[in-house]
Amino acid sequence: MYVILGLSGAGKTSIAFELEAYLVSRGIPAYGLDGDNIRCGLNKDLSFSKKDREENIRRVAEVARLFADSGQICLCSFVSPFAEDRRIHKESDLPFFEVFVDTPLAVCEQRDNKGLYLKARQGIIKGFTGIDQPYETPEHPELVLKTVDCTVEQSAMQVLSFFASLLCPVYIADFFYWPHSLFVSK
Ligand SMILES: Nc1ncnc2c1ncn2[C@@H]1O[C@H](COP(=O)(O)OS(=O)(=O)O)[C@@H](OP(=O)(O)O)[C@H]1O
Ligand SMILES: Nc1ncnc2c1ncn2[C@@H]1O[C@H](COP(=O)(O)OP(=O)(O)O)[C@@H](O)[C@H]1O
Repeated sequence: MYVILGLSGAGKTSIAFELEAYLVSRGIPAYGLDGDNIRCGLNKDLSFSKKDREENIRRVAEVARLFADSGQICLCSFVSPFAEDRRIHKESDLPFFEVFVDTPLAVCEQRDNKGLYLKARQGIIKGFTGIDQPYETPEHPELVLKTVDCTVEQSAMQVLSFFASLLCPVYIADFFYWPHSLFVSK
């Protein structure tokens, strides 16, 4: 299971979807769970209070466990701003990797794809991460991605390189260059 963390606008969704498409196109089952799809359905009863964010991450960890149990790589992309909540993933018995998308707040705010930062600055949205709620930076992520001056594809490739480093060397070339390659972990 990969947990992709960062501020709104950091690039989590773009990177996770790029990864999912890459893996699936090579015959490796993968699925992205994202704030955007989970909060529209399963977690649509949850707000962005500290308590509800904790419940959001708890449910996501349970769903991710089911995906992993079915043999899929689960790519969970969530803001998940509180270190305490992120422990849920770490304490599960699944292979787990934390990827921190380390995009500065100023850049996220400039991107503002959904117009949410503007609304948060205007006080229309309360409790927005990075504006009037804290973001606790992950302390020991397996991977840190800097997305400034870097394409989505390049960022996704950094995760794939990390992923490939966990595989037997004999399969690495196959994984990167041959479609529908076999996947064998160490
Ligand atoms: N108050 C507040 N704070 C942060 N984000 C907010 C908020 N309100 C709405 N949104 C939108 O919800 C997306 C984050 O949902 P998450 O489930 O990832 O959040 S959390 O993990 O429960 O903190 C996040 O999506 P991304 O932009 O993809 O990160 C926002 O679009
Ligand atoms: N290297 C990169 N990685 C990810 N996103 C990037 C990168 N460079 C620019 N972007 C852009 O930043 C925006 C990030 O939006 P999104 O993926 O929705 O972020 P998040 O899911 O963290 O809110 C997209 O418009 C994306 O094209």
